[in-house]
Amino acid sequence: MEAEKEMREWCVALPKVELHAHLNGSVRDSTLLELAKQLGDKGDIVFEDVKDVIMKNGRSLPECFRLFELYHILTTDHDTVTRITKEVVEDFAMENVVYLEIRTTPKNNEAKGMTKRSYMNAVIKGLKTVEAVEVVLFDSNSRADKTPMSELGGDTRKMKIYVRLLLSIDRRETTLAALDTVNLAMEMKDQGVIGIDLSGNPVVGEWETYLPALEHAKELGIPITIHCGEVANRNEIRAVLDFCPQRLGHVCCLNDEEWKKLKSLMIPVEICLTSNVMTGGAPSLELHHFADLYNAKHPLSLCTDDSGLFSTSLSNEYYLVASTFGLSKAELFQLAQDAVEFVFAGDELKRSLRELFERVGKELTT
Ligand SMILES: CNc1ncnc2c1ncn2[C@@H]1O[C@H](COP(=O)(O)O)[C@@H](O)[C@H]1O
Ligand SMILES: [Zn+2]
Repeated sequence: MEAEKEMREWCVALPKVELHAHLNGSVRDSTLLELAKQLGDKGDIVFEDVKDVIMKNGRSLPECFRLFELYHILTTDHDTVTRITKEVVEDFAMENVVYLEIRTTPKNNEAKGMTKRSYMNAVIKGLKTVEAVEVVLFDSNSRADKTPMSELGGDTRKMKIYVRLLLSIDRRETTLAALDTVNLAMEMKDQGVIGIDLSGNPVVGEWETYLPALEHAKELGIPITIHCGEVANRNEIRAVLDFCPQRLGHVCCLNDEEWKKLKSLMIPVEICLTSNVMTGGAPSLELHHFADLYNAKHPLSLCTDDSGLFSTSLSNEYYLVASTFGLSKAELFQLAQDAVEFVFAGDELKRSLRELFERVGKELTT
């Protein structure tokens, strides 16, 4: 019991890099409940109906996507988008995430006077209103990059988190809407947007619909990450591997041949243990494909996916790796440090992160 507590605390103190976190999947339960209550009071929803859903039980893949529909009803107005962004960044910073790539789907919502651009402006406003920690969003802030990182577990006012944004294409979108998202990412590249993600319900949509947008992003030199193999869609898995994006999420349902191809391509994988076990992408923690990739020294990084939806945290994901696969503190530290090499941010920021890990390494592993 004591050992578990000590290990959990160590995982919180470990500086961490989060590369796969969906904004709306990372919202605090307390905020969702508060928003549901407000909408309930206005008569827009029946609070009692959604309360149990938010407090969660089932989290199968179809249930997750029904829940996202509810989340989007709760969160989609500009002020709420700003609020949840602020809170999500604070939550990651408080558990010593030092570099965070948040991904989110820019949304058009005529009823709220929202365009994809105004949605993203609301997200960026949220990043700027974080007070609890220092958020470093723009490369032009490089002077701030030289300031020392907080001491671990020390004065939270001095904590600092580097945040970058990825724009998600939702699989429900048309080719034109997907292209809009890529063009928006290009327009906003000086405002912290550094990549494109393809996500959404894996049983919806066709690869060919998004391909023109993904190719456009590739031509523009925008890094891409793709949700791959959440379900066993053989043609799509093959097409995604052929496309060879900079990173892949999940890679759950790959057959032997695809597995071999993934390993030969050495595409870094965003591993989401809790998410995969809950949605059935992996049979159990013990049988999760993390072990195979880790033993093969395949590039990978631990991620949360949807920390709110799955009631997890990045520290918890590291703890699960220790408790399930027996990794030592030195091995966990190495895992966290290696993730620096897979960030979409540029070389200067990578150098700052490498320095940071070197600074705290000895203290944490001896
Ligand atoms: C569980 N595994 C998953 N697989 C695929 N897509 C997922 C996902 N979890 C989240 N999303 C994607 O992220 C959106 C919510 O955040 P944003 O509104 O973009 O901030 C979901 O609607 C879905 O498109
Ligand atoms: Zn995801």
